[in-house]
Amino acid sequence: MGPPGSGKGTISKRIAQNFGLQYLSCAEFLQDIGTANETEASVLVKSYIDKRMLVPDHVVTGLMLPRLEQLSGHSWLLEGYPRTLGQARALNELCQLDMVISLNIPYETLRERLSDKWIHPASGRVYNMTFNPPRVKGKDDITGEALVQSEDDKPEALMTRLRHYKDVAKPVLDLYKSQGILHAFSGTDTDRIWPYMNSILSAKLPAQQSESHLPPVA
Ligand SMILES: Nc1ncnc2c1ncn2[C@@H]1O[C@H](COP(=O)(O)OP(=O)(O)OP(=O)(O)O)[C@@H](O)[C@H]1O
Ligand SMILES: O=c1ccn([C@@H]2O[C@H](COP(=O)(O)OP(=O)(O)O)[C@@H](O)[C@H]2O)c(=O)[nH]1
Repeated sequence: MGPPGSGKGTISKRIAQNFGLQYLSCAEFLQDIGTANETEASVLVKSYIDKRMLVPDHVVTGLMLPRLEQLSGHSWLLEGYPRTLGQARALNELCQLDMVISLNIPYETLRERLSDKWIHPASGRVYNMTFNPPRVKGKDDITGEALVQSEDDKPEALMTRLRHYKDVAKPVLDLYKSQGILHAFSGTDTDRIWPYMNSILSAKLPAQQSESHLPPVA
């Protein structure tokens, strides 16, 4: 969990790769559904994504939980789900989480980062012009296609998104704190947070490293 721009995608991919976890990003999963063949679910999901609103709990949960059930027998890392208390309660019914990671990143860092963030819309690959720049300025490393900046990442929109994140995430974080599984990490960048996270995860996940040969999910 973490506010927009806190590095959830960046650190999740690193964790999944280092510990051989199956990685599932809720936003990417919903994006794929929204752009798949037209079904009732795909139209509904797309309508919320286009409005930049959270897909209702019962819809997203109805899609995510069956997907997770397909992964039973593997260790996984979820990014961007659960985001609401309703989603967290539904996930609790399916399984007991081992660990929840929360990223606390200063506002000024988020603002600077997002104003420098570029994405490749077709794949969701994310770049930052100083932290992880593309090989060729303005072009995706894999396809060579143009990168774009999101209106959502401008400072005014960011304040609104941050406020929304805090309101919605607080009861979820409180729930996981009360279960004793919440680990919060503070810092200004992924590379500085990583050594602490790595040592905590290494103590908890040694047996799961053997799954690293599995193909990625998303
Ligand atoms: N757990 C979720 N529950 C409901 N909708 C979700 C969830 N995760 C993603 N979505 C949908 O996918 C869209 C994109 O999600 P994503 O996390 O990339 O962007 P975002 O909501 O702007 O988040 P952030 O502000 O953290 O970057 C959201 O606007 C929402 O419509
Ligand atoms: O230590 C970091 C971590 C991330 N980023 C950049 O910050 C932006 C947001 O990262 P990400 O998409 O991982 O964050 P999320 O929105 O998923 O939390 C991206 O441009 C990253 O390249 C950065 O500059 N420094």
